[in-house]
Amino acid sequence: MDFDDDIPTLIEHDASPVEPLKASQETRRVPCTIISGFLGAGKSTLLRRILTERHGYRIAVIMNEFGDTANIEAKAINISSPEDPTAEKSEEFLELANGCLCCSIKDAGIAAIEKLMQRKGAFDHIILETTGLADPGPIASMFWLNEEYSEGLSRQISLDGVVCVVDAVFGQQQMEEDHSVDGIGESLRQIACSDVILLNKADLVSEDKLIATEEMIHNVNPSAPIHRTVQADVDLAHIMNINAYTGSKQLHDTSFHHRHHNDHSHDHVQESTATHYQLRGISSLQLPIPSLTPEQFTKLDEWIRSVLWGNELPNEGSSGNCNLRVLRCKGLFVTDSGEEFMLQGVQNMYEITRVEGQDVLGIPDSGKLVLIGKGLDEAVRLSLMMVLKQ
Ligand SMILES: Nc1nc2c(ncn2[C@@H]2O[C@H](COP(=O)(O)OP(=O)(O)OP(=O)(O)O)[C@@H](O)[C@H]2O)c(=O)[nH]1
Repeated sequence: MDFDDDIPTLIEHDASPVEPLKASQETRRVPCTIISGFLGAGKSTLLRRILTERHGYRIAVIMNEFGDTANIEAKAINISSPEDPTAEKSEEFLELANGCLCCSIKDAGIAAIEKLMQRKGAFDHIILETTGLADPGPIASMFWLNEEYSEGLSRQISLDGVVCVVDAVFGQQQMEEDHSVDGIGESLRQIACSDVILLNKADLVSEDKLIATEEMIHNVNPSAPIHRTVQADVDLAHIMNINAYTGSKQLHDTSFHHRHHNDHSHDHVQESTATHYQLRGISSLQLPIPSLTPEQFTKLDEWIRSVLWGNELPNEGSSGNCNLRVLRCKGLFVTDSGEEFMLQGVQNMYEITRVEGQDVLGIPDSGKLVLIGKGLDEAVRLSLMMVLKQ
């Protein structure tokens, strides 16, 4: 696509002082979506779509790293001011005709985002692009920190979800040939940490190729829905307000044993026992969790803590699996007393919360756990089974 086509209409940002927030706005957290993606997969195309289409949302798009692509990115969405075509300023706000706010932040620091937060009454959603970040995990966990630990940022925004744009032409190859950083390749980290995947450039490949790429993505991250797109044309409802970290809906919706597509359903029913798949050091482990007694629940919590915090299995002794490392985990647990709990974890942080109120969508008979990371071998499954049997 030629970036000079279809340049969005810009309105210079009014630098007048920020209005004091109204009481109702003070309590509302602004959901934040992190966009990651493979090189050239279509992230800018997606952002331009968001910044130019009349979708009715007021979205603040934060470009958190310009790097070498500064000029291209700036041209693509036209955020450089004429006086500053090299985007040397550390930050710049421009309001677009559709009500969105585009914010270029050269330094992706929290301070700059917090400054943007001062305007939170003015928009509904934040989209943070992470071009150049190999791994969206650390930034995702930064947004997701427990409220008790957070001062400014986390109190004002909540992490809604992580979206990864995958190139349908090269995605499979990129995953297979992924060069390894700390034992896990970049593209696979991105897949592992995602809550939604856009398989973009679907117009350029055959159905078989799409299915093969979807299969590979699904095997690495069985809990993220995959949406095929052309020119990143996706219904924003699939990537915004998904409550991937706070709601149980996505966990309920996700059958870990089925491929999960939007318009292209090719469900491959797999066995309902644990499944394991490995690609260049990264794997996912899916485990059914029976209805739990209070003792089992405590033991499960201890087990998760040991795995996520200590990178070790509690019952493995000194000859353990020193490669164990979980990048992302999710789970739904049910108790014998009829309660439902949700597990969310990013890197070594995790949270188990009771599902209540509107989130209760019918308590299932049994729960499920999915771990995505490194060293998730058979010993991990056996260890958990042993803990739950006791
Ligand atoms: N045929 C086709 N081309 C696409 C599609 N989506 C994006 N492109 C083109 O692919 C090229 C790369 O798209 P970008 O949106 O710049 O990708 P990006 O992920 O931002 O790229 P980097 O920031 O360099 O990693 C551009 O020329 C787009 O016009 C699509 O669905 N189909």
